Amino acid sequence: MTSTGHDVNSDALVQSPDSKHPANLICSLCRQFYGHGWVTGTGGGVSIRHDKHIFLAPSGVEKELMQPEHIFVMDYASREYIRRPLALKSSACTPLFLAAFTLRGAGCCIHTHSQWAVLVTLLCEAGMQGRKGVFEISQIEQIKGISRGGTGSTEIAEGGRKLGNLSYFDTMRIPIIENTAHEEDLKESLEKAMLEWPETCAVLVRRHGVYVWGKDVTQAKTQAESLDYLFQLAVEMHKLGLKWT
Ligand SMILES: CSCCC(=O)C(=O)COP(=O)(O)O
Ligand SMILES: [Zn+2]
Repeated sequence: MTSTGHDVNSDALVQSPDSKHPANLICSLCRQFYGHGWVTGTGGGVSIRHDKHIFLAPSGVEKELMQPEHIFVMDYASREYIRRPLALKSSACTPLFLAAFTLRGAGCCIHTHSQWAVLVTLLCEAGMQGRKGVFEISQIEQIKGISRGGTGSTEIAEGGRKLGNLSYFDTMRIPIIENTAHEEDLKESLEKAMLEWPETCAVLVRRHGVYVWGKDVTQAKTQAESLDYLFQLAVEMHKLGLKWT
């Protein structure tokens, strides 16, 4: 039993006939992401914040085969697990997902190991395009699929700072942090990047992948798709000798 009276093995928190229930969504999204090459070989994943709860996948499992009964549930306020499937460990990405929920008010955060994301970090590292610490691209239509800050939905925020989506003539900038030996050790630099780059909807991790968030599952997913399109395009542009900005 948890301090909030939940049975840590209770299935009630993750069993629903509703395909939009977070536990069902995590499983169906991971199956789709596996098809994109985003969660290959147990890497990557997705977490959803719904009401007072955070839904998380287990660590080190074939993400495309997950079932709702494998899903962990955390109480957002206390950070206490109110559902913890026996014999499984919660995703090593948990502190990174929590950073997106706390610092950006995100409702969903996606972590991919896409090869396109890894390749753009290598091109930036090698000084072949742009700067080492940031991926920059402009004047590509798909940039319009990216919101300022990742969770923006209105045109002008309080204080006059622009929100809404990027326009065709904006430059999209995604910070790149260095990888660490253990996923959870990325927390500090990922949080620092989120604070230093208020307009970004994602953080790239060198030689590893990307974390992308959104106000809800739809926004996080469509932004992850737009980014992956832009990363792939950037790699192909580079191969043709074309500049990103
Ligand atoms: C080959 S996967 C290495 C760990 C990793 O980078 C990752 O994203 C997966 O973490 P999880 O604990 O969710 O399996
Ligand atoms: Zn990873």
